[in-house]
Amino acid sequence: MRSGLHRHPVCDGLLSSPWYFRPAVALSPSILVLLLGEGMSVLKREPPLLHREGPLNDPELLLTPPLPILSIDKIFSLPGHAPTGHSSSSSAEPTTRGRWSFIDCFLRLSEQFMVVGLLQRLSEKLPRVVHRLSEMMKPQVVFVLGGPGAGKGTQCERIVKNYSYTHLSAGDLLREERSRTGSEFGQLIDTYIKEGKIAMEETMKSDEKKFRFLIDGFPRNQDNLQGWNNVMDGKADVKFVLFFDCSSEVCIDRCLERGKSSGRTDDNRESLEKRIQTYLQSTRPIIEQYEQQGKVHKIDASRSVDEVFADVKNILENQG
Ligand SMILES: Nc1ncnc2c1ncn2[C@H]1C[C@H](O)[C@@H](COP(=O)(O)OP(=O)(O)O)O1
Repeated sequence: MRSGLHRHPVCDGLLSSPWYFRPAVALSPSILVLLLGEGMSVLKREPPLLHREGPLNDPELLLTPPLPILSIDKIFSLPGHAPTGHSSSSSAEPTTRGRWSFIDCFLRLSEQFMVVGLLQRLSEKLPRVVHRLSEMMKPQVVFVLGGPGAGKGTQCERIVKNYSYTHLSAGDLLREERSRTGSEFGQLIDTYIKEGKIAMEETMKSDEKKFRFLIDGFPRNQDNLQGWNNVMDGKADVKFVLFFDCSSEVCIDRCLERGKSSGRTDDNRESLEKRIQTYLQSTRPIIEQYEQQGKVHKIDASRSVDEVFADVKNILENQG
């Protein structure tokens, strides 16, 4: 397996490229050697950058929160979004030698070697730095919740334009699956969407291995939350929840307006009333649970898109 990776042109390029090992990427040699399966023996070697003087090259400093979260996108230059709601960068062929190629290479490697698991195992035996490394490599998740029409999608679109997040919209993923020819879940999803109920959390599993995610419209009920906890416990960190709060009337008005052009079968008054009920009964308690953990940032979503986004920006910039 290892020799196969060494033959990968992008990895070869990176390993021999002084460009890559320059400034703000002092951690990359360690990460790469770990990824390349050289494990503990290589850790004993001294990657030269880690031993140069200056704050950027101090591994302790680099690994100290909140820097890891900020530095992940600098180190890996993660793509800001996946065009259709699915993360696609890991499947794209690397085309250039450079940051995108490295992402590709890295994501492939991370999937192949289950990096977080490897680092976690190593961290049981190795010092604090490795433990922090494993923490740093976990996907960072921001849940985006609020009533239908609160503006979740609109704000997520802005976030991915301005920050390095992959946007996964539970609703979009479900709608996509529903319209896929031959989907065995199509009918079920259709009924769930029209009735304002929520489809199963299993639909989210396939996108679990990336770094910074905005997960929009999930978890919407206790089953979703439990499913998330079962599947993702220890594998991802929920950093916080962005809660777009506005009245049911505002939500309904916006969705009816959206329905004039969206073609969404659920943007009609009857569906909306059910969805609002489901939201109040099932999703609000989830938000409250996160509130008790001090993880909720509540935003008054009844204001203009710009005003709401100004709050979002503040939160993201203060939280990394
Ligand atoms: N702050 C805001 N003020 C006015 N209209 C808004 C708004 N945010 C979003 N909209 C519009 C855009 C859409 O047509 C509709 C629903 O927005 P959305 O982002 O699709 O909501 P959600 O994803 O929460 O269902 O309302």
